[in-house]
Amino acid sequence: MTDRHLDKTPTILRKIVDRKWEEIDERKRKISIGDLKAMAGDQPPARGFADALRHRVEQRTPAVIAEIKKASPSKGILRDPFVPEAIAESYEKGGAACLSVLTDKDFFQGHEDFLRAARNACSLPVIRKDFMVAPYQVYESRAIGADCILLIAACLTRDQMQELEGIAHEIGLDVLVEVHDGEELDDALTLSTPLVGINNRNLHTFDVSLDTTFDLHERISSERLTITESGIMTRADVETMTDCGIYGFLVGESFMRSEDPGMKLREMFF
Ligand SMILES: O=P(O)(O)OC[C@@H](O)[C@@H](O)c1c[nH]c2ccccc12
Repeated sequence: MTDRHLDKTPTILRKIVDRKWEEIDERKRKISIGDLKAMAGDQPPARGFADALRHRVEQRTPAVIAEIKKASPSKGILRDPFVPEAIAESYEKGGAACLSVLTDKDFFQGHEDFLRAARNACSLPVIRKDFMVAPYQVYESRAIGADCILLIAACLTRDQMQELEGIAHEIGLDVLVEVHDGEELDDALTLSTPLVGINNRNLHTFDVSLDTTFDLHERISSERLTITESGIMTRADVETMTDCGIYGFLVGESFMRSEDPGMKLREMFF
């Protein structure tokens, strides 16, 4: 047991987080945190994830984080066959600013090797999409080549988020903090990261409402960058966001279901 606030944690998320702690214990038996720190330290400088997004947004052009995700607990298999390096190349051609790669195995059928393969196949910065709960995973993220990590406010206390952000920044990783309600946003805004993701998917019910972004975006100052996450399926969805001055996007499913994900990205955004 840990000090995370389980009462605030919705069921599927609680299941995932409980499994994460087991997974971390299993991994620690194979690679010590000391060895991971050394591997993290041996990595070349990270590709600037926040900078790549900021650059686009400053030019009032969509900054798209394009996701590589084989399956999800709510939708099942999204893409088969699934070739991360081909998807990464396609996304780069289609105009993505960054990539997001799911590495969680048990719920999303992801893998660290997918992140390595995707990153090696292109020049884009990559966020490791997983459920960070312990410092071990932050070092591991840098060791496998990630440029940014995700911190999900729904499964972390304010103190945990601050600790994990501190380690991430110390070892050269950018941080995207994800929220889906006002309380989580209060916590997120105590962090120094400029990248604030608003998840349109309710993690209790899996319902998606783009209003989540509109409601919370107002509270995010212009020094930070809002990224609308989940349920962006059409060009009309994109336009309702850009009309409100939101230029940061994280999109997975609609690209994954398309034969040519990069082409789909270009059609929706440019
Ligand atoms: O596939 P979609 O609806 O376009 O959503 C992508 C992304 O937002 C979603 O995969 C996601 C957002 N936050 C997460 C946290 C963990 C796992 C996955 C996610």
